[in-house]
Amino acid sequence: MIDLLSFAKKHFEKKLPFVVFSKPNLDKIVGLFQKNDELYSVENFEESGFVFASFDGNRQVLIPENQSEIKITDFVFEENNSNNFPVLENEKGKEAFENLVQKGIDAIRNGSFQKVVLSRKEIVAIEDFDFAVIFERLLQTYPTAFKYCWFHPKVGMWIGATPEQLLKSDGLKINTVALAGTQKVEENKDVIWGEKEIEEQEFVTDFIVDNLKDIASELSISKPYTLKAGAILHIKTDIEAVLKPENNLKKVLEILHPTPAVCGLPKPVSREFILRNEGYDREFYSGFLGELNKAFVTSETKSDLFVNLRCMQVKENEAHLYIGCGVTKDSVPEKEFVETANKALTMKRILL
Ligand SMILES: C=C(O[C@@H]1C=C(C(=O)O)C=C[C@H]1O)C(=O)O
Repeated sequence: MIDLLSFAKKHFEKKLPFVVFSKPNLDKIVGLFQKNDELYSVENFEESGFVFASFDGNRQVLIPENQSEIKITDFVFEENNSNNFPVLENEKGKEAFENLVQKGIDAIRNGSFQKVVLSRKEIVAIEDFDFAVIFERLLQTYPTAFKYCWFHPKVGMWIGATPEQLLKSDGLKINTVALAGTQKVEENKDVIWGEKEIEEQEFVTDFIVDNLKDIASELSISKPYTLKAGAILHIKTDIEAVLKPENNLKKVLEILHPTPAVCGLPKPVSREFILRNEGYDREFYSGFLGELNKAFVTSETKSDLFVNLRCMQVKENEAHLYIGCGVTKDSVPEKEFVETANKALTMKRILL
């Protein structure tokens, strides 16, 4: 076992907060081990440490740098791991979810909003759960994702491997992405995107660009391209901006979170629809997390934040997997269910 993860296990046994994470395409693991069990919150986004924020914006937990022991280590990526996991069927909650999606489609066709991202939870039984083993599997299985295991005795444990950046910031320069549209990887087949997925992703790009325009002095946008995330593909556009000097990270996060990639368009009505109709609390799923004002490996004052997708909440004998999909006027409820089932595999693969 990697020393840093053995250390994390001891810290966990003492019921003290910690996070271990590994950034996309880097063979390093960073750990922040908080020295007390205080529940700290972000006040103004000028703090440094690791932030873990809920979807509804009500909880923004901070593991502060100045209250934590920081450990960084290298790990070796083993080339020979295969990506050929069986696709599991899971019919649980199918009907309820399809009804929810239909309700979303109806609201869109009635003109209430243009897009809404709806989600559900799958509960998987786990025995003899060892987060360190699971985290090592994440490292080996999802090199291009942001992998993490986060624990606070007053909140619980979350583990994930997200493909989606929320924001990178370095002074006034920021980078973000518009990510949406989903299909399964199929070997030896050209990737073709349908109208629904193209439109759904354009909504996200347009929202980000329109909203950043007012606060940015420079803005550049890439062409949309296909991104591979484990066994699924998404459409992605890279967006880079230089903020006007009077702006700050808090302002940008208020604008961006939650993006239409996890909420909808327009934001307030779709958010309201989610909170009213999903019938459960998303908690930290589709919130955001990551390095706040500190790049721990290089010691620079930068932030590197991700959207909390492809994640699970670890309970006593259960893992709660959270998965969602973008709904537009052209959605088909059954297909959307299949999309969430495919996304659930990101976590199931490393559990089974
Ligand atoms: C909502 C999720 O993913 C988001 C929704 C996507 C879609 O609707 O195609 C694609 C990527 C993510 O932005 C999730 O993984 O739970």
